[in-house]
Amino acid sequence: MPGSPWGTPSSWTPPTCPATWPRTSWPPSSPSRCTVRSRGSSPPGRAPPVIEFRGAAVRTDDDDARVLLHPLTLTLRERRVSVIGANGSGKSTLLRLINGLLVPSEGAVAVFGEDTRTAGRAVRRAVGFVFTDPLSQLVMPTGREDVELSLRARRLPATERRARADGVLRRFGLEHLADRSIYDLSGGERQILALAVVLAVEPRILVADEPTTLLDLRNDARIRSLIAGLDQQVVFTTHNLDFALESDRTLVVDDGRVVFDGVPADAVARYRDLASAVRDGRR
Ligand SMILES: Nc1ncnc2c1ncn2[C@@H]1O[C@H](COP(=O)(O)OP(=O)(O)OP(=O)(O)O)[C@@H](O)[C@H]1O
Repeated sequence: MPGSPWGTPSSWTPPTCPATWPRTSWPPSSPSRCTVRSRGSSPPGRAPPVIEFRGAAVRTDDDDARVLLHPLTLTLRERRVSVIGANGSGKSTLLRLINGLLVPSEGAVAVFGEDTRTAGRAVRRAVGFVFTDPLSQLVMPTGREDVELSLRARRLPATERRARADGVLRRFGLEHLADRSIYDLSGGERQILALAVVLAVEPRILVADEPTTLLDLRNDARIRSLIAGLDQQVVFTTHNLDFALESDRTLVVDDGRVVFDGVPADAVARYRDLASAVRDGRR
């Protein structure tokens, strides 16, 4: 694709800090908000975003009441939080609690002090959620329409919506795909579009379920770089352990429990131990 960021990767830079990048609310008015801060740093004197799990547990609502997530109590303030673990261990379940897509069967989850059960709408406005499968969230025929739809929540006039949508697509290097059917995009292009659609409305927190899972090496690097440069707090699941190592804090989920919570390198070591134990028949 000549002239496109897909065809000319060196010309593409992550959409972190263009002068026109819409203001996010974190930090609310820092003059240096558009600089890429080092990982884990927070602007002095400002409260970082806070996600709180207060004994939150999830069970199926059938007769079995199978536990999908055991009671979890922790607070997430770090700028980049990764969640790793085996297939079916409960990572997505944990993520879905953060924006109220799922409410806990017991206990509570709060974002900026707002309970996801009672203030679901406010929480969903604050927390953007990117699904593993972009087609679960791209609902319009084209990318431009999808971004415009997302911007409708901001109640902007149609002309301004269009202009903003074009700006967002440009920033994400997707302008050449704006009018293409989403079904004609590659999996990776869709995944980046889905991220653009969510970030278009400037959520204060981004929650992303395996955001690099469909991507080739080059686009994997692009998305990771993009996420590293975002002002928002980001919580993501991944099976890519290198990506997890780029975060500030890692949770390891195993069979519905957070079995490790701490430094990414130690978390990865723990996860490898768990996987070896399964492979060797020790578990
Ligand atoms: N609504 C539901 N009803 C019943 N079981 C469910 C429901 N949602 C998820 N599960 C089960 O809960 C477990 C955890 O699922 P979850 O999607 O959180 O896993 P995951 O760690 O994200 O897995 P993966 O890495 O494969 O995406 C799985 O066994 C899944 O089948």
